[in-house]
Amino acid sequence: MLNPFSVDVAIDLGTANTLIHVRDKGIVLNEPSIVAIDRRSGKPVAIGTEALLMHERTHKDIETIRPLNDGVIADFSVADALIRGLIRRVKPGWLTSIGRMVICVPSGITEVERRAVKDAAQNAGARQVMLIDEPMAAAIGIGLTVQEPVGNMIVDIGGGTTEIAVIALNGIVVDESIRVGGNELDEAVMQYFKKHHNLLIGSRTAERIKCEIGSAQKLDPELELSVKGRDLVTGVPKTRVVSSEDVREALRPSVNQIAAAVVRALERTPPELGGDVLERGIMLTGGGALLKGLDDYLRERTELPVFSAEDPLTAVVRGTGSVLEDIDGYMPVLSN
Ligand SMILES: Nc1ncnc2c1ncn2[C@@H]1O[C@H](COP(=O)(O)OP(=O)(O)OP(=O)(O)O)[C@@H](O)[C@H]1O
Repeated sequence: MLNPFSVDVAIDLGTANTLIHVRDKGIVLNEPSIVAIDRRSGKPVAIGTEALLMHERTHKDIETIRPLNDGVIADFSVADALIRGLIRRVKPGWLTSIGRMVICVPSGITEVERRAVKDAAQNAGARQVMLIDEPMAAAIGIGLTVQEPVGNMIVDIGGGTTEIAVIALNGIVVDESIRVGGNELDEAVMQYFKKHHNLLIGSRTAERIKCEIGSAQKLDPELELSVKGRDLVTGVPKTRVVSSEDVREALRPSVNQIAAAVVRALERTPPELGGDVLERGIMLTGGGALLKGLDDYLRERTELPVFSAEDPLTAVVRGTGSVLEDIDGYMPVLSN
């Protein structure tokens, strides 16, 4: 019998964002994976959106930390605080405990990195923790039937990593993971401004530029954005107008790395499954799938059909949630 004082949850613990699905309720939380810590006490003072508002605006006593790096836990105690804090928000009452927790992890991580995720989930109170590979969760989230003997290629472009997988018969047949994702694109924009405009901008501004006018292909019409930063020569705040052509040039090396990884994965795909991918196309998920023109660019590079999933930012949690709602049916894609 179901325990009324226990809830089951599915978590997409991402480098950039953490999303939580509660059994029978759906997605109930979507917050940036960031914690603000009081340096004197070492205690968290804000978690998620509230902490992001403080990011790059803190004084010496407060530090904002993103505990995940490249999809894996880099700072265990802060990751612990993040998961506990977010879980507390989705629990209906103080007395409620967490029963099962399905949590997704990048497919290429080490046993130690998997252990860290499990430990953090257990510290947050989960009685049973099950792990699922992120590309598998993304495939389920966009409605692919992963149990069929048919190949599906998923390219999940997150904040820290891009994971490429060919999935068939409930398993990952080919797996290519690179530590290039949205954060690296932001960094490329920051570096570009420093080098070409003598302007120092923060990572949040760089991310806004990428999302608003960043692209992988020519835009019609091209776009412009006015950007505030600190002039490196005079040292005072300045505004500059930047064009989408400039931003595209800044993003090109990282976008090329993503395309090269997709080509490598295709080269490693067994011919029968490659035939399926040729017919069904490549599916893009994760926030990076929203980069303008990325689908067209990858289509040109691979000569295959490429589709951006609908609502790519929630694909992984939707899949992890579907698995939570039917654990017995999805047992083959889970691991302990
Ligand atoms: N419109 C957009 N254009 C380009 N990038 C975008 C857009 N919207 C969001 N992103 C980027 O998507 C990334 C976040 O994606 P997502 O939430 O899928 O990552 P994550 O799951 O947290 O990361 P990971 O899978 O690496 O752990 C961020 O880098 C964000 O800047």
